[in-house]
Amino acid sequence: MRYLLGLDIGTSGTKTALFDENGNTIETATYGYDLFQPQIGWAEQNPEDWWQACVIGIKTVIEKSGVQASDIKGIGLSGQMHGLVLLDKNHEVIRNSIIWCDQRTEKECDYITETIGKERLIAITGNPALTGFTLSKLLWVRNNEPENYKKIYKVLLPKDYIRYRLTNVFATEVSDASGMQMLDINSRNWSDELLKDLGIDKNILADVYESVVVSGHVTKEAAELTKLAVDTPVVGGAGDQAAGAIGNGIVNEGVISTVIGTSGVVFASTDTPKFDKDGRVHTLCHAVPGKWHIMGVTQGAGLSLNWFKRTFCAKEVEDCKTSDVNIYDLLTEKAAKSKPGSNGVVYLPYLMGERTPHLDPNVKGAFLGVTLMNNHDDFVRSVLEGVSFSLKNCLDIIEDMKIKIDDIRISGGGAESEVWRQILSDIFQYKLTTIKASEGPALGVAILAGVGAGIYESVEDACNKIVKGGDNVVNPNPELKEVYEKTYEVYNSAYPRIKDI
Ligand SMILES: Nc1ncnc2c1ncn2[C@@H]1O[C@H](COP(=O)(O)OP(=O)(O)O)[C@@H](O)[C@H]1O
Ligand SMILES: O=C(CO)[C@@H](O)[C@H](O)COP(=O)(O)O
Repeated sequence: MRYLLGLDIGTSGTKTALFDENGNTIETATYGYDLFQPQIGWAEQNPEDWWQACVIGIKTVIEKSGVQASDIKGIGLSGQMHGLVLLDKNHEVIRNSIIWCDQRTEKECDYITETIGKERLIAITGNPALTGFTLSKLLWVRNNEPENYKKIYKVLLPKDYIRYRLTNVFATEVSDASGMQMLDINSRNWSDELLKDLGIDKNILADVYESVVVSGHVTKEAAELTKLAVDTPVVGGAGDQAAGAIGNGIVNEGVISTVIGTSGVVFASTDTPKFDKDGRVHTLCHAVPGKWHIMGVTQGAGLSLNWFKRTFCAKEVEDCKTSDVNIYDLLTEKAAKSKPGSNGVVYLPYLMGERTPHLDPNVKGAFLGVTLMNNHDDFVRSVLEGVSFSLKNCLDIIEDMKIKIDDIRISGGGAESEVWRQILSDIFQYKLTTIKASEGPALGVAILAGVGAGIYESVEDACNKIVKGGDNVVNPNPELKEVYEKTYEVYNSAYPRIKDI
């Protein structure tokens, strides 16, 4: 039997998963790390923490599974997108990584828009200037930390830093690179004209590959640390959203996905690049060669529930420590005790600003409609509903763009909850299905590794063989359509009123 390894360097932790060539999960391991917030709206992580989580994760799955390292025929890397990792000429990390949800770069975004022009920027990169994307973060370092900027030898994305540690190669691939906002998404290569106009030296960027192409091989030093076999091939891989989409079989038009991770996403594969004229959803290269995708992004999806837990649930967290109950299960069961519409409480999930549909890095979160009647259960439920309304904003734009929707697949940590899945289905008024393997992004990049290693003919062929749908189906309750439509109206009317205060 041949095996494939997938790594997903997420925001809350790194998941390492070993699969056999039929897509069965053999072993998984997850190791977490910290997120640093030096100022309001800033978010950073230490790349060394990611690497340590990868080393121990790989070692653990190899040891626990008993699989011979030489039977692992390929490795795929996936990870949180858009993060800025800077290396100096000695290949040392210059500063902590400024990650996807950091919002400090509004000025740099204005500069990018003025210099390139909004329409031209969307035509080249698929997106308007976004605080979340890597380009504005790089320009922030140029403006605010010139001594660090001068030291830059290479700019990498989070998973591509791990590739460097595994293979000694500086490489990236089209799906994640297009989230840096320096790639021409039409030619699937760095945009010379954009780099020239912004005064960025192309040499600091890594070589770009298609996501299925082998970009390097495991070095002796990395093999000793991880117990991998020397020379195991590492393919391009993908940004976590494109990777998760492949793990969920989102490789053709018609089947779309929604993810409740730290961020939230509604994702559709397209055969040609398709744009929203205002750039409210991202247009990026898919990890499937010759395809693109669009996605709407909610900044604070699982992040909201995680924050609520840390901030308002000390007693519940304490109770869970002395029982086997998972804190998120406990909280979502509390939500089930409230009513659809959360007895009037409406939550706006703008803890880190918002991307879709507002593209506003400064807007703040809120609880609205609170009365003496409300209890803790209403607040938890309003968090699940508010995040779901934000995902509906993403879905609405995708529907407006006339993207075909035959099936919606749901994944991510939040999708573990039956209560949250049902709320989302009732708010979307769409049937939602979950896929058998819950290792979405890790499975997605293991599939890419299998294509690179010649085990599968193509990504589509592998998905047909491996990704099994319809494991768990949630049907919308039509009786709740009205109450949720009314609450959604309140939710949508709130942003224009609160954005300036
Ligand atoms: N059982 C659960 N029920 C509801 N929400 C959950 C559950 N488990 C995890 N979550 C949510 O999912 C988030 C983590 O999402 P996940 O997809 O695992 O991570 P990441 O986005 O970092 O890759 C948590 O912050 C939490 O809000
Ligand atoms: O910014 C985006 C996508 O544009 C996020 O999806 C990040 O890629 C982080 O993902 P998670 O840690 O939530 O999986």
